[in-house]
Amino acid sequence: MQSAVKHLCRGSNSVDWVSCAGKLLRCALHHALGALFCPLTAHCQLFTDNCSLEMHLSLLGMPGSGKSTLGRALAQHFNWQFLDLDAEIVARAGQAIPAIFAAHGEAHFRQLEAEVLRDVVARPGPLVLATGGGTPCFHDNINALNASTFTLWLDVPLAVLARRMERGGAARRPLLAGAGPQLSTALAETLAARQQFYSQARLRLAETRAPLAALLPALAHAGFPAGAPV
Ligand SMILES: Nc1ncnc2c1ncn2[C@@H]1O[C@H](COP(=O)(O)OP(=O)(O)OP(=O)(O)O)[C@@H](O)[C@H]1O
Ligand SMILES: O=C(O)C1=C[C@@H](O)[C@@H](O)[C@H](O)C1
Ligand SMILES: [Mg+2]
Repeated sequence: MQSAVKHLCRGSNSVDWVSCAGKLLRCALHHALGALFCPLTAHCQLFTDNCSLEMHLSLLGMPGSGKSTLGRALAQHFNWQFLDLDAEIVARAGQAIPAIFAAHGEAHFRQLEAEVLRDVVARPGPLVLATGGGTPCFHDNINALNASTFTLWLDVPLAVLARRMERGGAARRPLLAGAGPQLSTALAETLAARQQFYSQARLRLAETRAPLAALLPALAHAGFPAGAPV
């Protein structure tokens, strides 16, 4: 319970006491409900000692770093819901991402992204969230993420990202679509600007293709999910 309180109360730079108080209150409610209903249901996991309803996991990283791939695998492992923020934005806007950029520009997209992010992290969980490549870098989103989720940065080498993009990923990414032969330079510049935000994640995974079996102990060692054996 102690580590759950620590997790719930942590923002990236400071303790967010208002959101902490709200979460602790909800946590207490879940525990009370759990005590009442656990003997009657098969869903005791929802009411475990670490208040797992609040423990979202979010994946951060450059385009092509593996957020969706690893996110889906983690969600399957924990038996949690998987959400892709880009997909949520597309559903909200009723438009594909390149169309949103083309019709309204990046500033509008970032506004929408920040709004959808706040909606998503406020949902009951737990869920695994793959963020968009730029999500942590705008509108104080990194603090919103750190306040409500355990943040994991997939820090994949630039050469690997470039290879993955060249295999067809760049065209559907509006910010990289025009880079052409300058793709490596564009990726390097983008990462240089974003590193200060990504590096505020709780855990950094600096491997090209980390198997789940290696990631899970690293997560547990960093205190996620609360109460997991280290
Ligand atoms: N661990 C891995 N090992 C090898 N290839 C991987 C790994 N993770 C992802 N890939 C490959 O890299 C590409 C990008 O992965 P993925 O779509 O998961 O990244 P992403 O961060 O979600 O990208 P996007 O910016 O499109 O949301 C895919 O072709 C995927 O198969
Ligand atoms: O890196 C970025 O800024 C982006 C990445 C994608 O996931 C989308 O969120 C969008 O194309 C912007
Ligand atoms: Mg993805």
